[in-house]
Amino acid sequence: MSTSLRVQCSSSPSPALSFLSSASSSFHSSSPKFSIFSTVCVSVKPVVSTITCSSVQQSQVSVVNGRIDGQVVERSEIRLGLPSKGRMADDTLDLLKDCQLFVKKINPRQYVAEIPQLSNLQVWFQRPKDIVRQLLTGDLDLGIVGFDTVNEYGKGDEDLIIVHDALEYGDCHLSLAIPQYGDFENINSIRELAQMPQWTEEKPLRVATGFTYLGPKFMKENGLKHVTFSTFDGALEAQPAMGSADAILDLVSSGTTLKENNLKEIEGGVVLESQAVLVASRRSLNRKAVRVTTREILERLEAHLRAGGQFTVTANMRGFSAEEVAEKVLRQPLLSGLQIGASGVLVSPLTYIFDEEPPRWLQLVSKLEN
Ligand SMILES: Nc1ncnc2c1ncn2[C@@H]1O[C@H](COP(=O)(O)OP(=O)(O)OP(=O)(O)O)[C@@H](O)[C@H]1O
Ligand SMILES: O=P(O)(O)OC[C@H]1O[C@H](OP(=O)(O)OP(=O)(O)O)[C@H](O)[C@@H]1O
Ligand SMILES: [Mg+2]
Repeated sequence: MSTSLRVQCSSSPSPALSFLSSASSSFHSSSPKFSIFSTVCVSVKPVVSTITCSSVQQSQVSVVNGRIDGQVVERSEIRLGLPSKGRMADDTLDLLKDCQLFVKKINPRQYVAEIPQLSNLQVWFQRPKDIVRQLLTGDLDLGIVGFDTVNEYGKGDEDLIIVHDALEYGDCHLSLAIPQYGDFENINSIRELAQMPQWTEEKPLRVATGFTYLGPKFMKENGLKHVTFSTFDGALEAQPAMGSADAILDLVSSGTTLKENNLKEIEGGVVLESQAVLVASRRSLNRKAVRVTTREILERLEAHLRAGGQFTVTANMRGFSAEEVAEKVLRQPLLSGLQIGASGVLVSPLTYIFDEEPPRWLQLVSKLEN
């Protein structure tokens, strides 16, 4: 007789696995009347903190499918924007592939592609900032970009709605950084920076940044009155040493670039935390076809990402009845059955954990109703 039990616990797999292997090697005596299988899923990954996008009012705008010379053009296909290049491009395709969504380019030099698993969907490869801009113009319905890009180029527009806020790559934060040396040597917080007597109307704090919307907004919110901004497309960390800026406001991931350029972050200087997100146009979600496709993509993303770091452990367990084995398993609240003896231990990573309803879909529906 065999039965299958599935227990989910949040302990690390190493003690669980060592218990299982020692238990299985000690099996040799009395043959069981019943052979029972117990399956234990062990989580090894901490819950990833999520970024909440402020809930926004649903606009009562009817379907807008794109514009040519200010005229609304109806289109039936659903358009998903993906990063055409840069550090997000490959990771985005890899994630979709892991969700069994294979992006097929018809021609490598073309910017349009399809995902055969999603009918009526067009993929358009665009620069991340253009993806956000085109969600706002109605030329795209969905996009995958960094949360920083949504905020910088979305400028708080209520038409943008975050569908999945934690795709688990592209992790970084947008932060203010100042030199470790000179006038800044003893400055360690944004409050201390704001209180420095050096900054006046005639001689403001000069900040180099590519974030020309979020930068000034952040400085104003933090009481820094005398500030000017200069724009650079990259290598911002060089500007203080070159003498063209006093501080920089840029993305930080490992912190290596700051350190190598003798710069430091300060308390209260983080503008936002970012990672890749799936974002939609609220107006596009008024179309049923867009909602159906969004739900399908979201379901696959959630099922795949939830399975990350989860393992299925299958083992043969001795017992005289299914009830006896079940009772032994359930009597161990922490290790859920791993201390009660098992053999033939199989461990395999989980690919998907499907919920009846993807939790983020329910959140999206409720946001759309508000
Ligand atoms: N150092 C980093 N580590 C992890 N993710 C990062 C890092 N820098 C940027 N990102 C994320 O990757 C996104 C894209 O960055 P990337 O530099 O590739 O493109 P871009 O800045 O939009 O394009 P370009 O630099 O060509 O103008 C950023 O918006 C951010 O979300
Ligand atoms: O904290 P770290 O891991 O060192 O990463 C931070 C650096 O990464 C990004 O630059 P990118 O590599 O895109 O080069 P760029 O500035 O020339 O665009 C960002 O603009 C920082 O310079
Ligand atoms: Mg860059």
